Amino acid sequence: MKAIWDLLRLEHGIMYGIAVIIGIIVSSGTLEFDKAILGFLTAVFCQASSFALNDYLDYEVDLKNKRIDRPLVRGDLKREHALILAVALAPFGFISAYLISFQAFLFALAITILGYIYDLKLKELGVVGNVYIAFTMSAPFLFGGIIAGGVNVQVVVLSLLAFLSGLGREIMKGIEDVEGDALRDVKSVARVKGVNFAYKLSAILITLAVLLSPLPLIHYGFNLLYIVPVAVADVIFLRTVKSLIRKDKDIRRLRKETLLAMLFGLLGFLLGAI
Ligand SMILES: CC(C)=CCC/C(C)=C/CC/C(C)=C/CC/C(C)=C/COC[C@H](O)COP(=O)(O)O
Ligand SMILES: CC(C)=CCC/C(C)=C/CC/C(C)=C/CC/C(C)=C/COP(=O)(O)OP(=O)(O)O
Ligand SMILES: [Mg+2]
Repeated sequence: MKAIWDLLRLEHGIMYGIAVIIGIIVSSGTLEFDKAILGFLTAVFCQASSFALNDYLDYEVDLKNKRIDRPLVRGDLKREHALILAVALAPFGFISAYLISFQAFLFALAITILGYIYDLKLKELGVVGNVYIAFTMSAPFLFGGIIAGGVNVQVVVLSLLAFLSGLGREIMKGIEDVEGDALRDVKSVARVKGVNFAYKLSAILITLAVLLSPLPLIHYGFNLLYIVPVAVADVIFLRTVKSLIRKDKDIRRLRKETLLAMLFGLLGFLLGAI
């Protein structure tokens, strides 16, 4: 079960799903339970399919990068298992979206097909792939707005914070994968502009997200339910920025740190909205 969880990166799926629910609440002020569940399931199934295909295609690269966090590299699952799951899970996501609305279905279909294109090609384009992944982190908020019948400024602000911190994290991740990325000639910022530039750009983007994190208070008001969790997220992000400025080589720790920061960010976005 752990191998399947790791392959599908279901903790990411749950985060994507929570972001959809946040998008629904912030856009409409209410939460229709059935649409919320379907929106959550859409994000979980679609991201799981994309991540499974990613590991299937990244096998050689992950092996070279000694990515023992990936179940195929550990030998816990066979490559064909990843491909089967990638194909089998997507329809559940598309059907969930279709049951919400045709617009939701089109959105989920587009972002997931782009996910496949990322796995197959976009990833090799470096910063273009980074921008796409960062967009997928802002997308669930917008998807929630679409489910609620309209995306408002507040949802766009939350999605901007996710985009900036996500782009900084993706560029940071490229630093860790420089060696293996050579196999697919991934034109990551770290490989094209150099590791030092990638450290700096990643630090700037994450700092920008932190500096903009009070913006939602315009909508939430002075709400400690938002302020406290987001302040924790900001502190964690700033610790990461300090490590990036120091060119810390333990990117694996920084990946985990930033994911935790995003979790606290999601908690603040959710508690601030309810
Ligand atoms: C300033 C501030 C408070 C920002 C918080 C922004 C926020 C709430 C971000 C959450 C966005 C989100 C829905 C993330 C889902 C989880 C995630 C990181 C998805 C992207 O995964 C792609 C990544 O390349 C996977 O690699 P890894 O995480 O190393 O397994
Ligand atoms: C709101 C809706 C419908 C969906 C939002 C969330 C979705 C489905 C996103 C789909 C696309 C997605 C999750 C793409 C992620 C692609 C991916 C596997 C990125 C990580 O790959 P690598 O760049 O190889 O990084 P790793 O080294 O961690 O494998
Ligand atoms: Mg990968």
